[in-house]
Amino acid sequence: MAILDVSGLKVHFPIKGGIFNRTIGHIKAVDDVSFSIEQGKTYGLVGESGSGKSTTGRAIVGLENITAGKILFEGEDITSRESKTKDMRKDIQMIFQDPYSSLNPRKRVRDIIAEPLRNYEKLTKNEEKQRVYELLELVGLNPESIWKFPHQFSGGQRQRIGVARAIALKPKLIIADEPVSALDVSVQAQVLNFMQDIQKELDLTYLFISHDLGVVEHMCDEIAIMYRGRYVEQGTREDIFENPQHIYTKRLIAAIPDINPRNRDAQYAFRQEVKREYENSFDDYFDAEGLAYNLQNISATHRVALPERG
Ligand SMILES: Nc1ncnc2c1ncn2[C@@H]1O[C@H](COP(=O)(O)OP(=O)(O)OP(=O)(O)O)[C@@H](O)[C@H]1O
Repeated sequence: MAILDVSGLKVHFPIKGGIFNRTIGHIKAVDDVSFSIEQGKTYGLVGESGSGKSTTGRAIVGLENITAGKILFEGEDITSRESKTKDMRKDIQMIFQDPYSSLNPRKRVRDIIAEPLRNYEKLTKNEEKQRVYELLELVGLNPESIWKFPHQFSGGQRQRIGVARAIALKPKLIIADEPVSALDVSVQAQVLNFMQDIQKELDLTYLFISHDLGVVEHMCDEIAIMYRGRYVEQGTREDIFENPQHIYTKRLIAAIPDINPRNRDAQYAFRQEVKREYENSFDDYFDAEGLAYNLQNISATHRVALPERG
């Protein structure tokens, strides 16, 4: 069953201008996006900076006002902020890119992790401390961490603290917005693997937001590529990586560095070919405003933004 079902989501921000500071236009940060995520799966949203990925995630947790569309969580309508009950707010948590800026530097780990518990559950001091110890163990940090401050940890450890806080209330869905982008490449894989372990252990569903297709390939069952607020392509990991259809998707894939030096020549050739196709056939893939067309089904799992035939 789909745990999250988003249909026709639009988030438009007004652009103010003139001496009366009137609305003179809109930034269509998210413009008609639909998708659903199955329980226990990881769904990836990919795109370059400004494509609308974060705004989509923020709209789902209620951090942005929605211009149009509908969001169902476990079949219940949570579109408006008011319709999100206290339980639903517990069930959907967010992990951010930079754990350092999202963790209060003046608070000890104990208080950082306990904060959501204090907001939602009435625990005694002892029960609370016990829960914090359990959470630290779950994310692989030692018990002494409880008394430390965020600056006493490495980037990867800080992201573990961020995860401990996000899972404190036993959520069902986690929206992870660029969770490893601020980390060294060597630490990224550790954090990603650990997120997968936690997912299995707690039966979590992830909405995984990233500009990095390599990271998304490692993590996601289904993937959507966004460009200027719209979907360009959506499919299973195999659809996207084995059979990309949209020129924009192909460009992103061609740009992934290949670590195997033996493939370098082949990759260079592929990149050149995609570049040529991009320059020669841009108009086949984008409308007069340079935006992606509506999605067409090309298989039961694969949708691509192409002009309608006929
Ligand atoms: N509060 C806001 N007011 C006005 N415009 C906004 C606001 N938030 C986001 N935008 C604009 O909406 C567009 C989409 O932004 P968004 O942050 O969702 O993109 P993104 O794909 O997540 O990029 P990044 O990875 O850089 O965060 C951008 O043009 C951005 O400038």
